[in-house]
Amino acid sequence: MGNNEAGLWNTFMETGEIPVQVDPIIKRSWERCRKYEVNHHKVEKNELLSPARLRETIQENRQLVEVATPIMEDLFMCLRGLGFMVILADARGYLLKCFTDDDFSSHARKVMLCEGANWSERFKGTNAIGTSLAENQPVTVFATEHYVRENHILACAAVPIKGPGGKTLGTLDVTGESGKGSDRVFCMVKMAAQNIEREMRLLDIQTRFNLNRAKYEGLMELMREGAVMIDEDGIVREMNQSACKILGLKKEECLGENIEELFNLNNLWVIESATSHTRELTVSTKNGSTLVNTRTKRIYGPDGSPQGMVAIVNPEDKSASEVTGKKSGRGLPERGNVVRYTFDQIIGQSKYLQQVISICKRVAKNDSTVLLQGETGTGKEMLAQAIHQESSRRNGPFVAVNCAAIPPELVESELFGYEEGAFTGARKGGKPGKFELADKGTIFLDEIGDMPLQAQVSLLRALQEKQFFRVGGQESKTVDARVIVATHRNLAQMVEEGAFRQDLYFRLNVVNIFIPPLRARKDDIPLLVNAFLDKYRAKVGRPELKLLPETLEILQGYSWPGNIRELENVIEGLVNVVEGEEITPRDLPENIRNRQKEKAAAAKTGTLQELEKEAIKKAIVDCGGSISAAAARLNIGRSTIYRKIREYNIDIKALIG
Ligand SMILES: Nc1ncnc2c1ncn2[C@@H]1O[C@H](COP(=O)(O)OP(=O)(O)OP(=O)(O)O)[C@@H](O)[C@H]1O
Repeated sequence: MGNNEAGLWNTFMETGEIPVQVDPIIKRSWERCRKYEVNHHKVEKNELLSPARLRETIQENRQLVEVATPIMEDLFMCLRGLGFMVILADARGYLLKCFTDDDFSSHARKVMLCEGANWSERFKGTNAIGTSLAENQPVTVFATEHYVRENHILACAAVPIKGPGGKTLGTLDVTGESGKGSDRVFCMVKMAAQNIEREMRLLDIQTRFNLNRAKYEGLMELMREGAVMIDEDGIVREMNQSACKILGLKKEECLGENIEELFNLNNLWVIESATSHTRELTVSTKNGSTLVNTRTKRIYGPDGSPQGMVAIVNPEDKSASEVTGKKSGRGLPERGNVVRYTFDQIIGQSKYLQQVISICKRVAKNDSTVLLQGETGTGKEMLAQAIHQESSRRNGPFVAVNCAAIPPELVESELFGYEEGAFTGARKGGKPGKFELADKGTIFLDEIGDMPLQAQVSLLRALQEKQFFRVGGQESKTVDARVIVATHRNLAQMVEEGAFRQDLYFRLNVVNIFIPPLRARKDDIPLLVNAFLDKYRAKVGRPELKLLPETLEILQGYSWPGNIRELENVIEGLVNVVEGEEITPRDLPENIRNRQKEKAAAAKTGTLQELEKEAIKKAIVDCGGSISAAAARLNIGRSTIYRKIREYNIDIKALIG
């Protein structure tokens, strides 16, 4: 305590005048203490909590104490042996936690610096704890700067601790014998207080995050509808119990899995900017297929970047099983897939399509194997279903298998089933394959061109001998199933290249039907556009929405690499997105609007395949290498884009450097 400072305190006490040399913070505090009529010679009344009240007060400030304690311990370790005390007080000035150096404990006792004591200015006059809380800022109080003489033996520094919302929760203080305080100690207190604040913020974020999570999990569970949340890579991040029930899977089987692989889906990302999107989907899981109605909504982060999608899933009520007249308890056929299409639902008046339909109707009358060839989205599965519906097997199952979606090592067990113990993970009691499930009905082998060669051998044997063995089985099985296969590939060329077995090709090529791409039957486009407009206008309740003739003209000029599926998706997107009453050319997706450029490019590059390859390359580059985004931009499914990448030998790494 310097004489000078002592002189300032004496002057104030004797004259009531505060000398100008007194630090403004201390000056304001002295004025407050005078107003509170604090006795400046000694503390008249110490306020001390009972042990029970102290425990309650600590409980009320539990989070602050829990976060601060380890940081205070560290600070105390740094100051150990130097005669200091590290103190945490609450916002009212009650000391909640103290770490005291042995050398200082007798001083502390003298002035009642202990847990439970109140060090606000009203009780103790000017001091770092009370004054930092009153001023709401870091404060040092040395020796005679203390208002009460008995505290002149102290030097202290305190820094208020603010909670995440900015409210002062308490103060962190270091007190020593007068003459001990230094700037370095003050700095250390400030840093420790900042650490406490940072930890409190993190804890708050964590708590709010957990709360939000619990809130939305609670909401999701309350919903009768199924809800699934996926991230931008299509990974399932959340789903509710209703969704599990509808989709026939357990939550733990889905979380962390890719939705397209899980449910054998395509084209989930067709709309980049739509606020919401409604569609019917057939979801196929290891437990079978279900037709569902989905409403999806893209979700965006604070910076506007897409973060994933939420899907609301409902079982489809007007199931196509009504068409077949065959229902199980849930309104779905007992085995096999939902059959939705008959020839009546196939839209198109073009000569080509009419020829295709008339051949299909004829072959429906007999049991011959049918090979449907055509680009993706041309309606191969639709025709296969229509053939089944027109045939005498219409009351039997229709079992669709996407050969490209099954891992090569599982193709045989999927098609022919397996016996218990056939391999690790094999189900108890074994499992029937798709052929067995298709007994008395039709089996539709889609993407047959993607079937692994090994499986081709087994398929050929089954077709020739009309019997097969389950994997790991000894007993041969005979089934009565009509076989329809489809591919977007040129099988004859694949045979030439050795990629497809010639004997199987001959076996399948009994009735070979080629479905022309949409660009080869442009006269069907207006009919299809109108039909899809009707469907989606009704769905979203916008009967007034019209498509301008100039928009239709552009749609007719586009090459539709994704064919009818792409056209349907585009119309659905427009109905959902367009705000006014008219769909103008400007509303069309960029790739369609730029058909002039496309035409020019086609003229330059020659074939449509080359054009398609270039379009895929450009989309991948434009989307920074994200295949999902590129597929969405091109309005094609992810499996389609991957297939085309393989087909055209596109080197993604080379593209994006
Ligand atoms: N002529 C048509 N009239 C009405 N809708 C059609 C027609 N052709 C196809 N579609 C619709 O287009 C979509 C794609 O048809 P489908 O799945 O049968 O094509 P695909 O050739 O089997 O495709 P992929 O090879 O990609 O499996 C379906 O939603 C189907 O309803």
